[in-house]
Amino acid sequence: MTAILDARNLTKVYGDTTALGGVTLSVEQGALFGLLGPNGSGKTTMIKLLTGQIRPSSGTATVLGRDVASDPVGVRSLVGIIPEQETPPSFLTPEEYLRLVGSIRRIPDVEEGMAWWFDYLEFGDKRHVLCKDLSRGTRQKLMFAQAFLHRPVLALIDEPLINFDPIMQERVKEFLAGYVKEGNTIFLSTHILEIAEEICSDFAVLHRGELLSTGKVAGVIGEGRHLGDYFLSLVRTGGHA
Ligand SMILES: Nc1ncnc2c1ncn2[C@@H]1O[C@H](COP(=O)(O)OP(=O)(O)OP(=O)(O)O)[C@@H](O)[C@H]1O
Repeated sequence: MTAILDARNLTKVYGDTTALGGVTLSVEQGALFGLLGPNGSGKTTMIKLLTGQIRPSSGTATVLGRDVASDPVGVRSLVGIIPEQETPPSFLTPEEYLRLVGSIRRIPDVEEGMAWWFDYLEFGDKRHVLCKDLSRGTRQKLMFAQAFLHRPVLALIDEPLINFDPIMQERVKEFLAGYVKEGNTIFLSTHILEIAEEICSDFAVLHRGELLSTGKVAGVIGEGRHLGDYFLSLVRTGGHA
């Protein structure tokens, strides 16, 4: 299998806080990779480093064969990103925002893609409403649409399901599962371990900036355990589940 994402000793230090302390991991093409960890364990920092939003203190990250620190723009032009707690521009409508994304990313069939997302996530009735007047869930739907409009081979998503109701969670899970079946790769961070167990093929557990464990979700289930129980015992024992 081909590694589509590769982090080597990735480290980020803020003053006297080590947000990420030398993480090495690799993600294969076609994986639905779940990055798990308690609050403040370094998940968002990891996603920011992998998408060139911040520079590492040391270590390297290669995404789709490109070194992220030396070519962040190249990496961002290829991948789809949904940052944590991000909202679309308040002064644009969903339609205007998606057209803007379409023109920046030079997407030929943007109208078609846009119509698909309005229909799939059921927010076409809000297409002309300014984003500042949208509910949190609808803004998250729009962030989903912008991330996948160019059909990226790799998408990095920070907490994808937190603002969605159960119906939309099902729909998004179905989309993500189908998307990786087509050979694409998803890297997501989440606190919702039941959903990670349901949809992820691979996982990594971060704790206080350190990688405690990485492996196949099927391996944990095959031992008769739930990912949530495994996660809790790992974090409580500092890595000895
Ligand atoms: N810009 C920053 N300046 C200083 N410290 C930071 C900064 N960004 C993150 N940190 C610190 O780095 C650590 C990891 O934060 P990060 O946001 O990556 O965690 P997380 O796992 O995503 O947490 P959560 O699940 O709560 O969103 C925390 O201690 C956080 O306070």
